Amino acid sequence: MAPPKLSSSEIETRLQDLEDWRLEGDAIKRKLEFDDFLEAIEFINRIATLADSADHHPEIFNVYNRVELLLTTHDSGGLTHKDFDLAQEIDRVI
Ligand SMILES: C[C@H](O)[C@H](O)[C@H]1CNC2=NC(N)=NC(=O)C2=N1
Repeated sequence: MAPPKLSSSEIETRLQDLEDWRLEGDAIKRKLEFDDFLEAIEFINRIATLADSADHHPEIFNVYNRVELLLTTHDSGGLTHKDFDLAQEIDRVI
C-alpha cells in the first residue's frame, strides 16, 4: 500500500536534516555537479541500486557532469517518508 502523504510541518521537519535538498511543489530536489560525465554516470549507477532496493525511483536528469534528482511518491500524490529516507541514503553515497 502507498505510504501516507506527510503534512507540511512533517515535511519542514524532515527537510531540516537535508541541507542540499529543496522543496519544489510536491517534490524535493537536489542538484549535483561532478568532475566529468563518467563521474556523474557512476553516481547515477550507485543510486540506481539504492533506489531499486527501496522500490522507490527518483526522477534523474543528467547533462554532462550535472545531475538533478527529484523525489516524490507518485502512488501517494506527494511527499512521503520514502522520499526523505531515500534522499538520506543518496546523501551517504556521494
Ligand atoms: C508498484 C511499485 O512499487 C510502485 O509503482 C513504486 C515504484 N517506485 C516508485 N517511485 C516513486 N518515486 N514513487 C512511487 O510512487 C513509486 N512507486
